[in-house]
Amino acid sequence: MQSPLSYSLQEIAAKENCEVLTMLAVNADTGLAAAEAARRLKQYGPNSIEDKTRTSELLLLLHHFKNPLVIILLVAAIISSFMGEGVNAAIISFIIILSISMDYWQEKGARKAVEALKKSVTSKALALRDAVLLEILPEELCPGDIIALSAGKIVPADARVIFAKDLLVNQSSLTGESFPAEKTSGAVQKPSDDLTSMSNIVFMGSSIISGSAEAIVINTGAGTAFGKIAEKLRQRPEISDFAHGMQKFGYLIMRVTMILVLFIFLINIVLKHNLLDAFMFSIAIAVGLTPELLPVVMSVAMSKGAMRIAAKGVIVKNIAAIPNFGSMEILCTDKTGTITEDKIRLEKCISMNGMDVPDLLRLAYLNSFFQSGIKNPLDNAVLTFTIPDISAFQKVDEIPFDFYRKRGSVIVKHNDKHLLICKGAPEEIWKICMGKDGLASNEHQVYNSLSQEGFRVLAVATREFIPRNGYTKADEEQLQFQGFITFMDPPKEDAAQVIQSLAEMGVEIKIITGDNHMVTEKICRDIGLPVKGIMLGTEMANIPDDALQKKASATTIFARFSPDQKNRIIHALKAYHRSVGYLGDGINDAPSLRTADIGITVDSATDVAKEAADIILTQKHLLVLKEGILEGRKTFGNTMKYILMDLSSNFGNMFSVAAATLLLPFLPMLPVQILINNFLYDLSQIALPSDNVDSSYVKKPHSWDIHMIRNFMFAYGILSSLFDLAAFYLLYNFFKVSQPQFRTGWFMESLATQVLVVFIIRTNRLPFIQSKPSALLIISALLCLLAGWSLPYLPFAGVLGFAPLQLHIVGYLSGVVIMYLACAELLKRVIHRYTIKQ
Ligand SMILES: Nc1ncnc2c1ncn2[C@@H]1O[C@H](COP(=O)(O)OP(=O)(O)OP(=O)(O)O)[C@@H](O)[C@H]1O
Ligand SMILES: [Mg+2]
Repeated sequence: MQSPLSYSLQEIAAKENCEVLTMLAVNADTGLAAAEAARRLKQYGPNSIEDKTRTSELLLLLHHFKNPLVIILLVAAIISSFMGEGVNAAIISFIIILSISMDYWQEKGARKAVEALKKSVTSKALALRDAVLLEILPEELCPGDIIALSAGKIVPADARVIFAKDLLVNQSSLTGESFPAEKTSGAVQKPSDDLTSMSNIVFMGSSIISGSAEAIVINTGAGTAFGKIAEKLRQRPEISDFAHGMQKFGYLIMRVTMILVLFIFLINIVLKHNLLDAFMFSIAIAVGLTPELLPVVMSVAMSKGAMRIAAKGVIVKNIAAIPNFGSMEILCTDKTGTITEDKIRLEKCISMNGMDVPDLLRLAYLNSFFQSGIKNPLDNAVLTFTIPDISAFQKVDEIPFDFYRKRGSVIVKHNDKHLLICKGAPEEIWKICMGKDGLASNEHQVYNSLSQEGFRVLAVATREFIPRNGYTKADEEQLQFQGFITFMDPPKEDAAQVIQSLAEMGVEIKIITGDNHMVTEKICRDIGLPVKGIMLGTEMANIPDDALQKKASATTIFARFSPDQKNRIIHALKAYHRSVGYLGDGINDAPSLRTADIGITVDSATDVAKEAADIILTQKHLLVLKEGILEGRKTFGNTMKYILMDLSSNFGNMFSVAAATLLLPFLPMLPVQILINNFLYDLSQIALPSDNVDSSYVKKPHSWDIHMIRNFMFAYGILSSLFDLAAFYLLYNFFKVSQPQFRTGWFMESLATQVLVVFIIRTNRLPFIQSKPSALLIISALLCLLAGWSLPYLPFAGVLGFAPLQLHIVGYLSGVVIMYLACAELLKRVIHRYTIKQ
């Protein structure tokens, strides 16, 4: 049980604050004592929703048996042992055990590393313990803890609000309703069991949009509403370019395998009339065709990449996103804190209404000081500029800032009057000022010229009220315009350099900001970002999706964009471009971070942004982005090598098998030999994830090209088949060797061609020697080759159906291998000329 209370949330919502406090035996001023918290934590368990399948190592191991391939192999082993084929059964079992333990061990290493990385960036919760507000890990919360919530935070557990100030919460992860819900303290009259009706309960996983609150934890971990439906909520993320490519590749393999295997199976039955042989042989071929190591190669490649970039200050939360990082063609970013320094300076105050400058400053100060939402860099700049005397003002109410109105108001009491002070984007302030139609153009001019000089400008306006209770957005009208406050927000030192290097790497930058286009243009000039086009948020309303897709591609600056509009642009860009990245740090960036193929944020970002992002930059310099992209490209490159290798080698061999079944009166290789061959080949490729990648390859983004893969498959498949046929001819017609010797010969030839061609395929350089493979790859390939070639000469070779070949025959076979490699190199030139140059 995760809660000490036997009441449902619905019942708790109906109770008074003090009742809830008593029930949970906690004092609102001091919180729980540390010892009591520790006791409760032990009793109710950690506040986390574990993925149950992840907990048991045994289950994880068993998970590998779910692979259809392993099942086929198991069936084959069982059938073999029933039919008295003990050796076959033993070898198949050995291969199963070896490959499963290899997968498991490799994956475990990768998983551990990634989990450790993730831990380093989890957001903290604020809990009151022994009268001190402490930052603790969300897992350490227990029922009865008093927690503090503020804008940008994620609610860490189901909690009852006991104090709230203009609290707006986004609980769409639970209710699907993206419109913010207001939460208040105090008992709710007759709440229903619908989550939305419990307006004094905040739920785990929702995010705070504005305001602040104190709440008392009721349920933790699996006992929370989120925990109960966590399985359902584990939404399938949008399919990324890479995942999509993998899927298509999977189908391609499946189709070809099915056709070939069926063909070979039928031919064998018809021609050789032995069902068991035909069955075993077809299975071996299916195994040979399946890129069974692909998942391991990928996860190892990705986790290795993640570790390497972590050392450079880039934490990868979602490692499946690494290849997307590499194939990113477009990087959209917001402006403040990412392109510019996050330390904004207030420069000057310009009064437009005859008000004294110090008074205007005081108004801005009061607004920033009393607003309870997240203090953004603009507010911090106001608060640190001067500290005016505000003792004569008391806060009465607040109409919190949001990214749609782009303004926020506080209401203060002064000299027995209420004064509403509104501060925000000048365009939005003018909309609610008196005489907005006949607006003095002087103000516009001042605003425009300040913006063009690169100043960020906020406007301040006020209105007096006769004291009363409660103010709403509707009161933001008929305001008196007072003046501007302007800020300097210089670009980051390395921004220009980063833009330059990203451009060289083929990544285009677009800026999507809530700020105006004039300031943004100035920044672009400063950092040397060429501006193709400008689009304003107001143009978004009537534009259909397809027109937007074109327009978005041709635009560099998107100015005055609301969070939804930002998100829509990312969707639009995704339609035209393979991989779209988004870099941002605010509450308003969270939806776009989620939508993008790769969401990137910075360490100082709000929790919501961090939660939504795939990648977190822990250092201030943007240059680390470059490293991340390079790693992504390396991962992509090495995965692609494996795929091309697998296709060219395996398919080649399988075409040959198909031909051999038709031409030869006996099986060209025994099922066991095929399995050993395939196993040794796989083993030789295990070092691929850490292989070097050519510097010319990482210069531009790459992405899946299923046509290229298919062409490659046929070209190399046919080429290697031709050489297999040459080997067949030598062995069968020329040297007229025995059946076991024939199989031995083909085993040796095919293993060598498969294993060695990696050195040619792994690089686009001509000739291949120009590119240096990693030492590990050289060693593993040569060792596997050595193992395979010595196998027929070992004492137990006969058991596996091998018979040693005379040396001169081995010499001829080596000649075939060398000729094949030479032709593979030539073929690469041809492919290179026709496809790459286009
Ligand atoms: N604290 C504030 N008080 C009043 N107005 C604000 C405040 N913060 C932002 N605004 C207004 O809202 C607009 C949008 O906010 P903000 O600039 O943070 O959005 P953004 O999309 O995150 O842009 P950026 O790219 O600059 O980060 C700002 O240009 C400004 O006019
Ligand atoms: Mg921002």
